[in-house]
Amino acid sequence: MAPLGRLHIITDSRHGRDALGATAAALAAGAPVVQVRVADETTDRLAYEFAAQVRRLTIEHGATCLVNDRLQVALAVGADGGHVGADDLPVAAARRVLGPAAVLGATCRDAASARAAVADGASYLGVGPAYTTATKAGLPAALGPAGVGAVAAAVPGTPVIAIAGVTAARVGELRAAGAYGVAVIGAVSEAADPAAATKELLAAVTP
Ligand SMILES: Cc1ncc(COP(=O)(O)OP(=O)(O)O)c(N)n1
Ligand SMILES: Cc1nc(C(=O)O)sc1CCOP(=O)(O)O
Ligand SMILES: [Mg+2]
Repeated sequence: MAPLGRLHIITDSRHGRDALGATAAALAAGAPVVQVRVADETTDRLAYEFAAQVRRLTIEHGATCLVNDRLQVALAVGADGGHVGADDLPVAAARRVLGPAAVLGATCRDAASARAAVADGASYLGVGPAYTTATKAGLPAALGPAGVGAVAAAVPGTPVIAIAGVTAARVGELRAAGAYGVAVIGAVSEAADPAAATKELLAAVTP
């Protein structure tokens, strides 16, 4: 399997956002990974149609396509894998659904859950909230770079993708703490120029 990309662009599911436009701009700027994430209330039909469009774009650009939560949509559009968290299928079940070759991410907020997720078949971990964010409600207190690093140290060899409130200026301290890469929504979706924002993030996350 090719190494996981270090910059994950997550589609912005908030009302009024041009999720496909921002994703297309990010891919054109070199984003290596896109995670399709739609609102909980979105129907499977609409999620499938959106994911299929993103999948086509990722193929055009040679990027990895992951689907958040809805593994049936991941399979249906031929995505490279999926991402699950506490409200989704357990990691071991997700691995059985996606198969041994798929990329499978799991959200972890502490060392114990990180070790368990890796033992159950996760190929990378999404670790956060690294910082506070206005993009998603109901999150626990921010871990900070040190907290992200503590989780990464518990799972040597498994890529840790830091998430929440990540900006290009914050990538350096996250990488120094042990994060392999970062995932962003607002840093690209809310940027005046999503392509330029992607290039800045890419430069920051590239070793
Ligand atoms: C890279 C990455 N990390 C964490 C998450 C959050 O997933 P989850 O906890 O399942 O929450 P929702 O995204 O489903 O609201 C993620 N999507 N990606
Ligand atoms: C989808 C998601 N999951 C998080 C977690 O900590 O589990 S934070 C988050 C949203 C991240 O958006 P932004 O880059 O705009 O802060
Ligand atoms: Mg989820």
